[in-house]
Amino acid sequence: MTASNPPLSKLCAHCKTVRAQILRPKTHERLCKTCFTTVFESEIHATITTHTLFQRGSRVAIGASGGKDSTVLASVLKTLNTRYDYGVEFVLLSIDEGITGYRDDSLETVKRNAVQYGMELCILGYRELYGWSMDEVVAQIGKKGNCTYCGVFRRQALDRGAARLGITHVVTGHNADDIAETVVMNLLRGDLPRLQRCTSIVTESASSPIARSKPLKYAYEKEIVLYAHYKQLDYFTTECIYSPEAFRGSARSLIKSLERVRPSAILDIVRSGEAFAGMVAERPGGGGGSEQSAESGGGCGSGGGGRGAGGEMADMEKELVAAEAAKGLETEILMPGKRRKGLKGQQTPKVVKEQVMGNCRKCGYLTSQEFCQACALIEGLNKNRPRRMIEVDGEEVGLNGGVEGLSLR
Ligand SMILES: Nc1ncnc2c1ncn2[C@@H]1O[C@H](COP(=O)(O)OP(=O)(O)OP(=O)(O)O)[C@@H](O)[C@H]1O
Repeated sequence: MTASNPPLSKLCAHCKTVRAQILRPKTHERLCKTCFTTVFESEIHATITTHTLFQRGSRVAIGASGGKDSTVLASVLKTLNTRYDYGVEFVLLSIDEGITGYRDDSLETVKRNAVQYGMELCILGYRELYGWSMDEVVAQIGKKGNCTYCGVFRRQALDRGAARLGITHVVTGHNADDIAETVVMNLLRGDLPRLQRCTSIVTESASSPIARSKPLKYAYEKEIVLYAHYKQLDYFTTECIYSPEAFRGSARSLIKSLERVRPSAILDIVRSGEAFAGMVAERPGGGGGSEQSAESGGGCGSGGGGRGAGGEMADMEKELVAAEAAKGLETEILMPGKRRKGLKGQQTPKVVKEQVMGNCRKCGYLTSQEFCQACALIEGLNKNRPRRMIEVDGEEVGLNGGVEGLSLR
């Protein structure tokens, strides 16, 4: 062994020729940068091919927020489309929620990404679609419950944007951590129908002609950040200024604690969610999902509650160094202390009414009600009587206190 010739234990576990530079978050293998990048891309390719996500000749919209997940998704899809000749045309679809100091800045990133990846970009705004920006919604209703408005609006906006582009498939950047959080949240709520839907990689719902899929479903958030760093991708790191999702934040902390003592924990939770889903009986009406589908792409579902606004890489690098020292360390897992008001009684599986789909009398969007959720919310805003309840899956739920995260995944 010489100074330029590292010991075998320090070599990349894959190529076994160059020095390992990272401890891979998902497996704790020691890899060099090149092998990490290759493995990361290959796993996403495997997810795509195993689930036959794309058809040759199709056009697919990428829900592009300018954040790390959707930026990595766009970059990887471009790479894989070229490398494996998927024959797919990818288009960027961005929804401008109208959040000053957040979405206006991130949309500038998406505009640059469109040029960098040579993809068409379509931007659609809440103000144009609904007459209300999120800044205006929050000015009227306050921050509490605003994520539900945003989630309902975004889901519909992505559908409308895709329809405008003549596209029937939207991919989103939801990653394994997002899905694990949702599995845990749905388990804690005892919400089996949502538990069943949240792990599906492709969701097609009776309430929408647009299919959604999540090619990053098995990708760890930490690896997404590493990939973005190594590839020097141009992405936006600020968190939404209106996202106070305390319940999701608690689920995230729990999962991060588990990941610290067992790196496979995130994937284990996703796989367990899939196994549970297989055991849950189909809902009446075919289980096609509701207007407010449990995994719909969008909303501020994964915002807030502990994600770094910038400095993510510095944190990760520290974590990588600390990871070795932390091997075998037991961490106490803290469960949220209080039960949230309004969640009582949701621990047993819900019986859901059968839903008959029709069109919203106001905007024509598919819904099982007279008016779609977006129109019901807008009507309340227009009358200066913001709604406190909304019908989800045939059940009235409150918008304030206790329904956070319901709308988004
Ligand atoms: N404004 C938007 N326009 C288009 N797609 C969006 C928008 N917001 C979210 N999405 C889609 O939904 C996914 C999950 O969104 P979420 O709000 O949970 O953000 P995130 O996990 O921080 O993702 P990202 O890092 O891509 O912002 C995003 O990766 C993206 O594909």
